[in-house]
Amino acid sequence: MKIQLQLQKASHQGRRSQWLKNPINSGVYRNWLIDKGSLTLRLQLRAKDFKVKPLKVENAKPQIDEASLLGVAQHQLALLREVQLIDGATPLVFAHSILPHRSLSGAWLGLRRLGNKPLGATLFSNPKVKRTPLMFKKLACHQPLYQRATAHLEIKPITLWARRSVFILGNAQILVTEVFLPGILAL
Ligand SMILES: C=C(O[C@@H]1C=C(C(=O)O)C=C[C@H]1O)C(=O)O
Repeated sequence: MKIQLQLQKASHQGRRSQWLKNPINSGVYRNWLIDKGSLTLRLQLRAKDFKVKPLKVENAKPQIDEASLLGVAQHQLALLREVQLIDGATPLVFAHSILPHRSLSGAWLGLRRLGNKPLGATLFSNPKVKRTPLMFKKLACHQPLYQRATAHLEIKPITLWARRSVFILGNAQILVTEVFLPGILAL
């Protein structure tokens, strides 16, 4: 019976966390959402005072759908890294990354202690790193990712666009989710 309930919950979670292959009707956010290059680099070229502002770096349990994307057990702790990419005092992007401990070795050992260095610098500097196709989601205010992304915003938009993909290096995988904030539209 317990397994049946877990399967139903996972399926329900799966339905609730519908991520799309295309950011339909994403309007002014579209070009930011679909660009496959390093978001950090793109922002560094446009922002006058680009910084990475760590908000939370701690061991935490991934969401059910995140754990299944990474092929880790849901109850297993992973390193959660949440940052804002900012221009001066303007938040541009909220990034939520799940780094399974087993992935933090070899070339990715340093990801444990990135601090305010951008994750993308490591990911995009290694030609052996692969990236799964981007998936997109329009977040509404009741969704956990919306609430995490807007927790530090004075003015909260009605909806937000997010994207996510898995970066792969050999057997290591990390899930990177980016929520695009209104401040990015000024760039
Ligand atoms: C994946 C990238 O790294 C960016 C920087 C992140 C960080 O420092 O935690 C997280 C996600 C990205 O917005 C990128 O630059 O494309």
